[in-house]
Amino acid sequence: MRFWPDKPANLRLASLFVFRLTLDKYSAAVKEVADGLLGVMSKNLGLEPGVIAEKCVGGIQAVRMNYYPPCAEAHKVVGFAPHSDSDLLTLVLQVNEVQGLQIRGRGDGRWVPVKPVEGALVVNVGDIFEIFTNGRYRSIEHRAMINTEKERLSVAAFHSPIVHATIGPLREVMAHGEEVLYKTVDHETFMRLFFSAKLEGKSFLQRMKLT
Ligand SMILES: O=C(O)CCC(=O)C(=O)O
Ligand SMILES: [Fe+2]
Repeated sequence: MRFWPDKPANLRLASLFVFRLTLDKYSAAVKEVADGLLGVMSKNLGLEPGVIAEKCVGGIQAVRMNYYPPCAEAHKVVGFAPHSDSDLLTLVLQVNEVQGLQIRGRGDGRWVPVKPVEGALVVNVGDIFEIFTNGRYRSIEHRAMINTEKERLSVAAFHSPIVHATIGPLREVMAHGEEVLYKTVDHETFMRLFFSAKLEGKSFLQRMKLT
């Protein structure tokens, strides 16, 4: 069979094929970075490097591509409402280096812009990381704002444990007699609860707290 790349339908097919290959390559590369970071963070908690990363072997990886069109009245709109990601670790690429991502400062709760740096990924700690570590690492509340003149693009890669994992403070992390701060549920229940909750800051995680 001959392939005519100049035919519109074939061109579309070829583009889809290239897109798929590129996305597969990107996902694999970014997963490697996430696993490496999970190893370093485990060590930082005094654990064996594989303790958290091994829960992601065969785990869930999802990629979201965000497109924010420009808006003349940008101050009246929010691109992405304040939230924390529900996963372990999110790696965000601010594709066209247009400023928009903001994180909520811990002290005064003010919004702090995250300047795009060419070729750099932003790493967001997610809710499952906070739960796993019984609050030693806190998930970060963030939002995305709109630019008045320029469109903005970001690619967020989410990394979660396997679907059969249990979501709760890890035994390996807890000190003897330490107070357990979060509920323990199976991953499926956790996801069902998350997707049925409103995207509203860290309110979902609040409901996972025991006290
Ligand atoms: O657009 C951004 O920089 C952030 C996107 C984001 O927070 C998300 O997709 O969960
Ligand atoms: Fe997010």
